[in-house]
Amino acid sequence: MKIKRSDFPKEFIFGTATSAYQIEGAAFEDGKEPSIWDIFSHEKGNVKNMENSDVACDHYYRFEEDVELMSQLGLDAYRFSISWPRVLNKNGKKNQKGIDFYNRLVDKLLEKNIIPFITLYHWDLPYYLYEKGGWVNDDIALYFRDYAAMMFELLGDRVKHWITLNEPWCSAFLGYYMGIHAPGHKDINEALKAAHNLLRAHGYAVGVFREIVKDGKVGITNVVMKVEPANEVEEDYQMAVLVDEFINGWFHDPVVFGKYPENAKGVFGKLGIRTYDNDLDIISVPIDFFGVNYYTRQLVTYDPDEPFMYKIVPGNLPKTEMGWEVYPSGLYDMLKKLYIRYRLPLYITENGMAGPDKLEGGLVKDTYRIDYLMKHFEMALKAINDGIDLRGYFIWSLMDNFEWAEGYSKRFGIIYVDYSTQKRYFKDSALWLKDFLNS
Ligand SMILES: OC[C@H]1NNC[C@@H](O)[C@@H]1O
Repeated sequence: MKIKRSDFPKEFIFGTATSAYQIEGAAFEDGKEPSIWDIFSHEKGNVKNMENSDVACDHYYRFEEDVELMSQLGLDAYRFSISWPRVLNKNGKKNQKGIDFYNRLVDKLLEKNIIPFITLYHWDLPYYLYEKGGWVNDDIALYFRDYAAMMFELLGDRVKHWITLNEPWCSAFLGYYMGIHAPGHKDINEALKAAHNLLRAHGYAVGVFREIVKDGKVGITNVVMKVEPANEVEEDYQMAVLVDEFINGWFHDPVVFGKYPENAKGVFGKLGIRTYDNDLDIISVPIDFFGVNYYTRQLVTYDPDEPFMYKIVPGNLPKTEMGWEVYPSGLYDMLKKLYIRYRLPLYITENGMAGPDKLEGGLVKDTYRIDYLMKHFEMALKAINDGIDLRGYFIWSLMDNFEWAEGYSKRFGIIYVDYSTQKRYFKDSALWLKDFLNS
C-alpha cells in the first residue's frame, strides 16, 4: 500500500532538521565566540580524521540558497538551532551580526512560507561558560534562561514553535560520562548533575517563554530508542525496563510528572547522587509538546561486570552506516508509549539514516533512504490513525553535515553536499520527497 501526503491530516507538517554546529561554519567569524565543540573538535582524537565545523556546509553564507532548495522541495517547515556563542558574547553582550544572520534566515523562511522551528540548544555551549563549570555549574540554568529570553524577545514575533534542548541525554551522558562528545568528561556524578541542570535550564526557559511569546508553543526534544531484551529471560527483561526508563524516561518523567523514573533513580540513588527534588517544580512547568528523535532500537542484556549491570547487544537486522538497525515498528511503539504515558502532542523532530551515498554524474541513487523514509512515514501514519496526536515529521537531515565524532564520514542528508566545492545536489530521496509532498 503506497501512502500519499493526502493520507495525512492536512495540517500535518513535513520538514527537515539541522543544527547550527553541524552546518553553519563561520565558526570564528562576525563576532562568534568558540563553543565547546569548536574546542573539542580541534583536540586530537575526538573526531574522525580530525575533522571540525570551521567551514562545515558554509550555511552561514549560503543560507539563502539552502532555503531556496527547501522551497523547491515543498517543505512545510524547517527545524534549525541557534548557536548560543554566535549571538551572546562572554561579556553578556549581544553580537548583532550573529543575531542578524538568524533574523535574515527566519525572514527568508517566512517569505517562502516555511514554518521555522527553533532549537535553542543543540550541544554548542559557549566555551567561556564551560570554563565556569558548564552544565555542572548550577548557575548554568540561569545563563540559559537569560539567553532563551533574549532569543524569545528577538525572534518570538515571527517564530512560534520553540524547542528548549535537543537530546539532553546526549549532552549529559555522551558529554560528561562516556566522553565521546564535548566536553569529553567521564564522570557519572558530573553526568547526573549535568542532566539535572539541563532539566532546570529547560524549566526556567519555559517559564520566561510564557511571559514573552504568549501565542507560541514550546517543548523539549529527546532521543528515544525502542529498548528490548536481547534474550527472552527474566534478567534481560528487568534490564530492559531499567534501560528504557534511563533512556526514554530520564528527561521525560521529570518534565511531566515532576519526578525521576523510580527504578532508574534507585540505581543512581545508590551512587549517592542528590536528585535535587526541590527543583522539580521548576523542571515540570507545563510544556506544549514533546519532540521525538527516533532512529533505532537497542537490545540489552544483563551483565554483572558492567557499571550499570547491562550491556548493549548488536541486533541482526539490516543496519545503516551508523551501525543502527533499521526498525520502523519501533517508531510506532515509541510514539504510542510516549503518548499514552504523557498525553502530550508529539512531533517527530528527527528521523533519517546515514547511507553509503555516492555522487555519480550529479546523481545520488539512495533508494535505501527512500525505502527507509517510506517505512517510517507509514509508521507515523499508523500512529495518527490509532489516535496519537502526532503533528509533524522532520527528516534528519536537510543536507549532509558534520556528524559529531564521526565527522563528515556519515551522510544523513536528502541533499548531497560536495564539501570540496560546497555544491548541493538533490539525492533521489529529495526528488522522491518532492513528489510525495505534492501527492
Ligand atoms: O546522529 C544523527 C543525529 N541524531 N540526533 C542529533 C543530531 O545532531 C545527529 O546528527
